[in-house]
Amino acid sequence: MSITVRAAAKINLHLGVGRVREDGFHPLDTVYQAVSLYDDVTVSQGTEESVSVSGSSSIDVRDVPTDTSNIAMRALAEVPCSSRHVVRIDKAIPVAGGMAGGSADAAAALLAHDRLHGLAQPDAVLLEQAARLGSDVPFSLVGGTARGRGRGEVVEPIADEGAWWWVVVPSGVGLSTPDVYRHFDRLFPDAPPQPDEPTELLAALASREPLRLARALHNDLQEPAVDLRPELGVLIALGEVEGALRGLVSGSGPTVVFLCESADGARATAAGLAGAGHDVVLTATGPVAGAHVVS
Ligand SMILES: C[C@@](CO)(OP(=O)(O)O)[C@H](O)COP(=O)(O)OP(=O)(O)OC[C@H]1O[C@@H](n2ccc(N)nc2=O)[C@H](O)[C@@H]1O
Ligand SMILES: Nc1ncnc2c1ncn2[C@@H]1O[C@H](COP(=O)(O)OP(=O)(O)O)[C@@H](O)[C@H]1O
Repeated sequence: MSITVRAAAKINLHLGVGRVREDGFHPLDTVYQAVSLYDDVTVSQGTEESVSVSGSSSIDVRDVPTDTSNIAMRALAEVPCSSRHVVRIDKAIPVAGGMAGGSADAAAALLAHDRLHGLAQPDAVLLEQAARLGSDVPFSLVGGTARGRGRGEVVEPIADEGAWWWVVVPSGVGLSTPDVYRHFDRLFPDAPPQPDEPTELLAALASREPLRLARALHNDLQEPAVDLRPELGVLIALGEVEGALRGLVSGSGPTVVFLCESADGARATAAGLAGAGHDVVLTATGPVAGAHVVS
């Protein structure tokens, strides 16, 4: 028997970052949104532990480890279980792109393991296991639109009746999350201990008006990411010329996302960016569900 769980990519609609804590993490006040780019993780029992990774033609999976350092394998090592597992990951979420692809795989592996063994653990237990694996992993379980506090792992769902349209432009070369946070520390040594609250962003979500949401998007990691990779600033400006309401670095980058007026608007912006020479240009909608069993 095997179980396949699907888990979505995320965008940070608001990413407020405070001064680095003593444990090396930064306090966050963020609003996550799960969007319709998915990894599928299949878990079955086997005689040897193994993980294999495949991806759609637009995704470069060469940097995804196929040993015990793969975060899906780390997730299985985290749960008390004597069985050995075979894990298959089919990726469509850009790798090292600031869209929480690894976190999605970890969340999917935790849920698949729970269902495979008929454990039906309470959500609180899965969320606690998820938080031990990474700051973004609890959100990958929850999905939808949600506020994240603490180091991002304290997740509270937000009602979001909107159907938001995004264009997603991954980069051929990933950016390391710790490097971007370190660069934030260099650029903003006097960052306030508490990050900015997403007050206007929450009001914009409730209004369901794309232009209002576009104006409220905010990412404190954008400046360090663009400083490390100036071409991201050029890309943001280009997407806005091509009709997007607003471009934004996704999390720690280097993926750039563009909020568009509608599905047609997203298709037109995507066509413009592809015409300007960007090889991989995706469209996505959000919010979508968190990790869930598909077979
Ligand atoms: C920046 C964000 C925004 O949602 O996402 P990505 O852009 O990576 O997807 C997250 O904070 C990434 O979360 P995640 O990728 O789970 O990070 P973790 O594994 O917990 O931590 C990796 C490293 O990132 C830094 N880190 C992470 C979270 C945080 N609140 N402060 C930090 O300084 C630390 O250097 C930590 O050692
Ligand atoms: N299952 C996985 N999928 C993607 N990356 C993984 C996975 N397991 C480990 N990694 C490592 O984690 C790093 C961060 O990947 P990812 O989670 O895609 O990016 P981000 O943290 O920017 O959202 C990658 O460079 C890769 O080496």
